[in-house]
Amino acid sequence: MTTEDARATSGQEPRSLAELRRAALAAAEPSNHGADAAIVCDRLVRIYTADKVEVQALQGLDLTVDRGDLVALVGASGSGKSTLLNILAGLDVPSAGSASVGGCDLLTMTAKERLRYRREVVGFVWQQTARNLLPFLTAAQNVALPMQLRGERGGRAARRRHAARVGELLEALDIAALADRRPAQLSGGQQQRVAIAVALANDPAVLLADEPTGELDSETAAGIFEAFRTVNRELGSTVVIVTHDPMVAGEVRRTVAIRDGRTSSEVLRSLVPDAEAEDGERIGEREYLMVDRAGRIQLPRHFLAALGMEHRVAADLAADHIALRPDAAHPRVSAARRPADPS
Ligand SMILES: Nc1ncnc2c1ncn2[C@@H]1O[C@H](COP(=O)(O)OP(=O)(O)OP(=O)(O)O)[C@@H](O)[C@H]1O
Repeated sequence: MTTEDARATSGQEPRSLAELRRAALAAAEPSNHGADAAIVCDRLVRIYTADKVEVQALQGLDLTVDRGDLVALVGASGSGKSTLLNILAGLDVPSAGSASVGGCDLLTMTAKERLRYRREVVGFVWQQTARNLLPFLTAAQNVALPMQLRGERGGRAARRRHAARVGELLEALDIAALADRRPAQLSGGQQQRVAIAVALANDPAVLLADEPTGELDSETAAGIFEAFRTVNRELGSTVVIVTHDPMVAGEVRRTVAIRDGRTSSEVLRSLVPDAEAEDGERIGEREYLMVDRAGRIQLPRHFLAALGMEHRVAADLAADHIALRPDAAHPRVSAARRPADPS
């Protein structure tokens, strides 16, 4: 559906929340899942040293994002989300492991390649609306700037191409009427829409967003999230959003959770048949635990707590699953019931 169609339908009966959620999920379905990936991180490590103390912010993180995917990255404060995003943005370099985005190896890039990478291969939208835009340029000029910085030759033909791309992006993000306004004359939500257009100006392999709705009220945030879905659906952009916003995380096809510097689990959502649902379908979700190269998984803490599993579990291989049980042969003995010391 084009933005024109979207506008044409906006005068009709508003669609139910369930319908919108279904449409968003169906639209987020990657076209060629598992084929050539936009992002591949393999055993990524980032160690910071502060006051002679080492902090392992990323501890062997694995992540693959397919082209055309729309992924939310979630995790507790300090889990390593910003560290990962800074590496993917080309602003920081991992200590070990491998990472490639759009075919660029993030560990071996020269300073010059890194600059080109940041201008052309990735686009970012930051939480602070002011960080995304130059205050003295209009919305259209802000969107044109990354194309001009690319230094492409071509005179009038290039200018025409740039103007067409600016028009296409402002139209897709529903802000064509605001093209001549400066950031101070725009609301926070409008500024973030312009920021998305700026980030997409050079048609990057990946659009990265760090808490893009963090400074917005929930209604405006919903509109910005819809804008990410629109560019994912209509322009085919691959989008990775770090967020605390449960609404964002709840509506994408794939939510990846980061825990202690590793990807720990993923929630995949898809349409499943449901005879009781209005349209015979509902959104089904399933949580998966990630298995790293060494065969490690991070079991959810509440699962372990529920069965009193600590330190050691009994693992048995069955025909189609692995059973993990509390260590019944060596139950933990509480201090009160421990036999008295014979000595
Ligand atoms: N420059 C730095 N120097 C030292 N330690 C750092 C640095 N940056 C991050 N860390 C540490 O690395 C770990 C991961 O931090 P990171 O900012 O990536 O987490 P986060 O998941 O983005 O958290 P939040 O949601 O609060 O932004 C934390 O323990 C943090 O204190």
